[in-house]
Amino acid sequence: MRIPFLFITRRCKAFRSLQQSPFLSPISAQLRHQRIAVLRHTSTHLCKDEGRYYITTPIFYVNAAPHLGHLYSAVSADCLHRYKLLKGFNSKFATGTDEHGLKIQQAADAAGKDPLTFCTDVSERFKYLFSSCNISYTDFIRTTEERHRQAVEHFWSVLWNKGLIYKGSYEGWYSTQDESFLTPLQVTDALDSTGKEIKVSLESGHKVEWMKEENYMFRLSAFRSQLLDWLRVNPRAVQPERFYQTVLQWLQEDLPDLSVSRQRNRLQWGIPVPGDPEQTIYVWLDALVNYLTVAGYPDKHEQWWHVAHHIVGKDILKFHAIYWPSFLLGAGLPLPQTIHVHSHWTVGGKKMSKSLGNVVDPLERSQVFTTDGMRYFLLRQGVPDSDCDYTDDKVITLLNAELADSLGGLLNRCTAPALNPAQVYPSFCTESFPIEQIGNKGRAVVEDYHMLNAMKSLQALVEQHYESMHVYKALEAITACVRQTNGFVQRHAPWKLDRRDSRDQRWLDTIIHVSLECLRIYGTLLQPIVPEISNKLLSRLGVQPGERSWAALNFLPRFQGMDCPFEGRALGSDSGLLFSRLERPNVDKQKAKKTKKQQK
Ligand SMILES: Nc1ncnc2c1ncn2[C@@H]1O[C@H](COP(=O)(O)OP(=O)(O)OP(=O)(O)O)[C@@H](O)[C@H]1O
Repeated sequence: MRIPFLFITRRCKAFRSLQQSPFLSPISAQLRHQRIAVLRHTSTHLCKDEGRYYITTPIFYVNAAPHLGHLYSAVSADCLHRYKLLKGFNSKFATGTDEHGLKIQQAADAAGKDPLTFCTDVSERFKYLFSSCNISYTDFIRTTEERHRQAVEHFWSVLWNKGLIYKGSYEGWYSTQDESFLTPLQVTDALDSTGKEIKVSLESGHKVEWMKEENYMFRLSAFRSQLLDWLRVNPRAVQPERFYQTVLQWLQEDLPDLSVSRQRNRLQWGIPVPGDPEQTIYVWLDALVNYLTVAGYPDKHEQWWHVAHHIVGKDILKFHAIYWPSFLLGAGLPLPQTIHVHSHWTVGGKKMSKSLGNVVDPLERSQVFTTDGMRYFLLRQGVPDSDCDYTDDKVITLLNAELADSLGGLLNRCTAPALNPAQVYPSFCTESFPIEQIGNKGRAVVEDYHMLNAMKSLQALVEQHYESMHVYKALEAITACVRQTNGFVQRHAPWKLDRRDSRDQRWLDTIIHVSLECLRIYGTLLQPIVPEISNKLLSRLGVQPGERSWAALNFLPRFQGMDCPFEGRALGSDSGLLFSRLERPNVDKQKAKKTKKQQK
């Protein structure tokens, strides 16, 4: 059980304040009771948590092949899942494909395939990409599966039986591209490619059409105050903060009831409304329930559902932070613990998207830059709070500097036979590196003590950033430490020491021991991000699989007067460079030409 005490205290305080809160005064006693029950439910489950953790990516719409943005969502979730496993959690990680809706129906028609064959083909491409990129999901769901249809039908019936769905008529704007209903304020004028005047969604820029049809409506408008309570009591329910504020802002605006079905004659590719075959369930209601399906809904979901954490792109925030919690509240189910939101990868400033076609093929790029190279780049450069523009050049510069030169160079230096002829994890000498720098007894200098201090706080820092999904900050901290370790080696130039002098030999061993300890920590901390590189690094150091968990981190025990299990142990075999430098095809060719000319 690893819930920080402070966190629980804060929740319990939030409870009390909700019970006494003045903003609750206008609501009915029944509603107050219901709200508190929902929040209490979340909290008691938290207290009973048995180390389970459930992570989801969005399920990806199969109207076209996956692009780099999809891989980014998957890699972010995979990183969190691997981190939780290292911490000893029983982590479940679900991803999959969203396969119903008008867009799919149209894309299948255009490809001349029946919808299921079309979906299977594209779904397989997502699966193949994810397995190629070491996305270690534990469950891949397709919304065309039978288990999902049963979950959706059950969920619908619960809402229907509670009177939260009613037959009505929807008239308003609809974007097929976004499968989303819009209010007049969310729509603006634009010109299409032929110069014709059209209406588009302000948010996505996609074309919208006026739609009028009879269908089923969900009483979304009834949930505004419950959503506000949830957000106020759980200020970290939507992260980062700027997206939390966005959701609060939306809740100040109009929140009309939501159409949750389409007429069957317009949309055949979807789950029919139970008891009314003339209507098809709205693709978003269908899709969102996938998180419950994987958890075992309707019979066996409790163990997993109360520890659910969603990872989503900002484009689908409203569906996850307004519609989904409202559906769940309506069905009497706990709300997700966290919705981690990330921003977009852009190309030339425009969102990379299937419909725009401005996509980067993640499979092809990871063949060029390696799988771990791509994972490292996405998590190092991707900032959840803001968009990031993709270029190959950025990838090459970053990977060469941080993986090839800095980390790879450090490993190379410290394991090279010239410096480490015995190929062992050498001994640490406390006289050379005493616990305190007293007079000029030892050989270590003040910068070396600074480095050890930075190393000591690294684990907690990385942990904090993994937890909040600011992985780029974790990598920033690790990179800064790698730089310091390289500085340590450079400063003491062990290659200049005289091995015949026993004092020098002890100091040389100590330099290598400390550097290998730093490398062991980097290798362990980096496992969620670059599993293959970490494995290579730790294997080279002779660190066994059972010695790679979070609990085994324990940096430089010899400095604290404890035994080091690695001291004196043989290094693992050398399997080549940790990461080979990447060539910049055009730039490097031009440079080579210039140098040749100059040489002539
Ligand atoms: N450019 C992007 N950057 C980061 N993540 C993205 C990007 N595009 C899609 N995603 C991720 O994939 C999820 C689903 O995206 P979706 O399948 O709608 O892709 P899309 O390319 O935006 O498709 P379309 O153009 O058809 O709307 C997003 O919520 C997000 O998690």
